[in-house]
Amino acid sequence: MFSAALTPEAAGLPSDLDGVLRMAAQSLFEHLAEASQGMMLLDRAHRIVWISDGYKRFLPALGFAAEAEFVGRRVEEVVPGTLLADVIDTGRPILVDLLTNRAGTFVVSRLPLHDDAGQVIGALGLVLAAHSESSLQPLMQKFSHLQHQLNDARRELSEGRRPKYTIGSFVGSSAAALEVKRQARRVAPTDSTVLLLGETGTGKEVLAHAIHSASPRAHKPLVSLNIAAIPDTLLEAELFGVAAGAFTGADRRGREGKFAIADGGTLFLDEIGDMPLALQSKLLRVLQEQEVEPLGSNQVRRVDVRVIAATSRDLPALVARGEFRADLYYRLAVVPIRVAPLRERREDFEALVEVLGEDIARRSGMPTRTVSAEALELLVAQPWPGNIRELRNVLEQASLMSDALQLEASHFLGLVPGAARAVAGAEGLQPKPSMAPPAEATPGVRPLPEQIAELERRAIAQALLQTRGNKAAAAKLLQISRAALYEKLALYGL
Ligand SMILES: Nc1ncnc2c1ncn2[C@@H]1O[C@H](COP(=O)(O)OP(=O)(O)OP(=O)(O)O)[C@@H](O)[C@H]1O
Repeated sequence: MFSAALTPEAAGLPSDLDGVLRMAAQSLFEHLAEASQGMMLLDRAHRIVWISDGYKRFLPALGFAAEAEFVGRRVEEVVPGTLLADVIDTGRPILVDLLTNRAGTFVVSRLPLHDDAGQVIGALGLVLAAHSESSLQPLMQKFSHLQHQLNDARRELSEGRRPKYTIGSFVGSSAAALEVKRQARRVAPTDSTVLLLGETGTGKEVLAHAIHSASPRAHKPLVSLNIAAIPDTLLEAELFGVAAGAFTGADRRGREGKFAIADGGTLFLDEIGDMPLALQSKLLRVLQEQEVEPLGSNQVRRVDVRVIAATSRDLPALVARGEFRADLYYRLAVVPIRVAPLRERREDFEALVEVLGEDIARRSGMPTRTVSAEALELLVAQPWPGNIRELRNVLEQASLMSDALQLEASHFLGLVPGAARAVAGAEGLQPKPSMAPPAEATPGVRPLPEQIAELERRAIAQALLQTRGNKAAAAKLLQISRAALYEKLALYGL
């Protein structure tokens, strides 16, 4: 601390070390009291025993007219958000922190005070800078900007985890639709695992939301995970989480898994049939024990999660081929609900077209369109391998391409097969052989990318139809990866 050439006496300091330290401490204390915006001293019982002159100017904003009302009180009662009590209890300093309360935002420092035996006897709280200072403005602006972003992200996340649909949102009055709704209502109040079976786009996710929102867990999160859309190597971490320090890089600090996030609520596992065998046993254990063990951790965490699983694949066939564990299948299929494909629910068409049309108008800001009787007949006759999602997409494309308030069969030219025939039939014309596809789409040459996209869409729809909505098998038929198929399904709204 001192140079060898300069003795303490020569420097004008006391000759004993205790004296030197006491003098240094006193000088430092006075200096801090003066240089900082404010300072306070607390005793071991968290009581404020002294405040600097600078600190007194914060008293009105904290709701105190006089120093005597403030000094002597426990700090946690009079300074909202302070961590000084923690510093006394743990003995650990917090060298720099931001504190926001009704008096403003401050850069603060909190130091524990020890006696000679090392026992904590109190703490020193320093306000290093207040938000009004111009030197702090850039830092404060950044802080408040980040805080806004965090609040927005939190709001979006909690909105995303709220159920979007109720049982009433499942449109349909066909026998199949009514039966599905009856089963959903019956199972909703229980904690039973539900297995939703049905082709792509039939409304399995709508039902999962509806069951959750009619259950006692409705005020807790609904967390969704599409197993098929996540690479196998990441799935375990996604489901069960990662312990802090288990990996380097992005996961260094640990991450909660979907089971932990859904604690108290519902976890919707879409495309469960695509889960790798190795993970199936871990999932079965979690379902049986209601305990999860994050990757890289040897500690288990209890969770209370209701699972709703869905698949477009033939699970019993997968079990028979040894690709899906029989015990997991029986554990999931406690209550199986089969959602019928659109082609088996023709009676629901009119209501669906109406509801989807209104939803498209609301979301796009376009006027609501009606669909003529001929056009409806044309739509009803389609096979709809992509089911309601595909129907919605076709309605949306037809609305985008025309200003007409009533959509006619001609508005679906190029969007569904047979539209040209329907138009010709309505006009009393017999379609010429040359009007067969692809000429039935739109006369004249259309841009190549448009034609390629249409061809691709048709090929995928055909593959889905052939595999009865089984996406893994469709990807195999088309000789593309499952992930590529998912991208294209989203692109074409299939
Ligand atoms: N009965 C219904 N009433 C109204 N809209 C529906 C209904 N069923 C499905 N939809 C709509 O169809 C689209 C597809 O539904 P959803 O995502 O629930 O299907 P899915 O069976 O889960 O499909 P996938 O197996 O591909 O995940 C959504 O836009 C949804 O709003």
